[in-house]
Amino acid sequence: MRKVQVSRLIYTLWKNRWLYLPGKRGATEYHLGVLKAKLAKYRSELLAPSKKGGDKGEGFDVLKSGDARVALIGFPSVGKSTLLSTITTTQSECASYEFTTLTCIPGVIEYKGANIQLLDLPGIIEGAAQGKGRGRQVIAVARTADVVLMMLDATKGDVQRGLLEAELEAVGIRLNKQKPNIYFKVKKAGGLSFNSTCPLTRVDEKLVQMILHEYKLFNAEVLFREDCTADELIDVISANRVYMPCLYVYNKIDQISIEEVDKLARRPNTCVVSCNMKLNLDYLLEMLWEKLSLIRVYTKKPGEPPDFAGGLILRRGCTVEHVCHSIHRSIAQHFKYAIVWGTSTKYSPQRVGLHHVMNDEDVIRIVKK
Ligand SMILES: Nc1nc2c(ncn2[C@@H]2O[C@H](COP(=O)(O)OP(=O)(O)OP(=O)(O)O)[C@@H](O)[C@H]2O)c(=O)[nH]1
Ligand SMILES: [K+]
Ligand SMILES: [Mg+2]
Repeated sequence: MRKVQVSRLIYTLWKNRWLYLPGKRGATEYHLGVLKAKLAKYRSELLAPSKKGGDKGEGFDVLKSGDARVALIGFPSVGKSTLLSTITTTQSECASYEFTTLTCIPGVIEYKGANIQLLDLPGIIEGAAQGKGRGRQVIAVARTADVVLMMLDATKGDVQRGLLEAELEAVGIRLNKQKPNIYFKVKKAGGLSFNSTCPLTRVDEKLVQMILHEYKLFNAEVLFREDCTADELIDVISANRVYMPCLYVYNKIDQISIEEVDKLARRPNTCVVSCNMKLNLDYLLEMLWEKLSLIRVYTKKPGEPPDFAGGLILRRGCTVEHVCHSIHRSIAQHFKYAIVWGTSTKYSPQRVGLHHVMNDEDVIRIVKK
């Protein structure tokens, strides 16, 4: 009697998709997986740069400069150019009519000793990925950025955000997502070697095989190190995805109620501002700095104070070796050890080797052989 009840309960849970039972994958799941692989393949072909060239668009191939690059993406007239003109010394034309900006206008934000390149771009609209307006060129520039600053009009609700996210998603830009932890390698022979280091609830070997066949891949090594979806596997196979941090900036908060401002400001990865009234722009820079994962490291010579005026700008996670390279490419070869003061060491100062990971505002003295 009890047994029947238990199995009925399990059946109900499974039927309502509250419970995953291995081997009970519906046919829909397989069809959908293969269909999505087909679509992803088709899209990649569309996105491949045309052989004729010239698609790049005049005024869009701006040289990368400074310590990092930020692209301003948003609908027309949300205030992108107003932001550039306010927080950099560059002036970009601002006006109340749509599509005021027609090319890529670079400016420089000077913050905590770093030079951050900010790119003002034309507004993009729904269908940008298919080439509406200057959408393709704008998105191509966005792909080269370290962070996307998505500017939204706080008075216009949330439709714009969803549309822009879909446009960027369609061209392989993944916002605020980690690269799926799947090891994938195409082989010459040996069939499919499929393994995982954790229980998988969203795909199984059969589905993985079907998706790979769609790409005409019959020999490959696939190792799932986390419980990924079919879409994430397709992203890994497609290989041309970019994983990019995105900061959502709601502008024109001078036009909405304080309650609405409060609600928007509490969302993750979000900053609320008014470019016209210069409200909260200092906090925007702070958030941007965090998103860019930049750190400052100060060098020190024996008997002298640290060089606080000439800090090195590096990425979070950088090691002493990176510090050496950023000073001069020959330093690492003559490296003996380094002395570090700051939050990255247990003791301050502490003797460290080339592989020690640095923190923001650490001071370092490099001792050569
Ligand atoms: N109320 C209000 N209006 C703003 C604010 N920031 C910008 N604007 C106005 O919004 C309009 C559009 O500003 P732009 O900077 O040209 O917008 P854009 O996003 O660069 O527009 P396109 O280049 O056409 O895509 C202008 O009339 C600005 O004065 C703000 O904080 N509050
Ligand atoms: K405008
Ligand atoms: Mg503009």
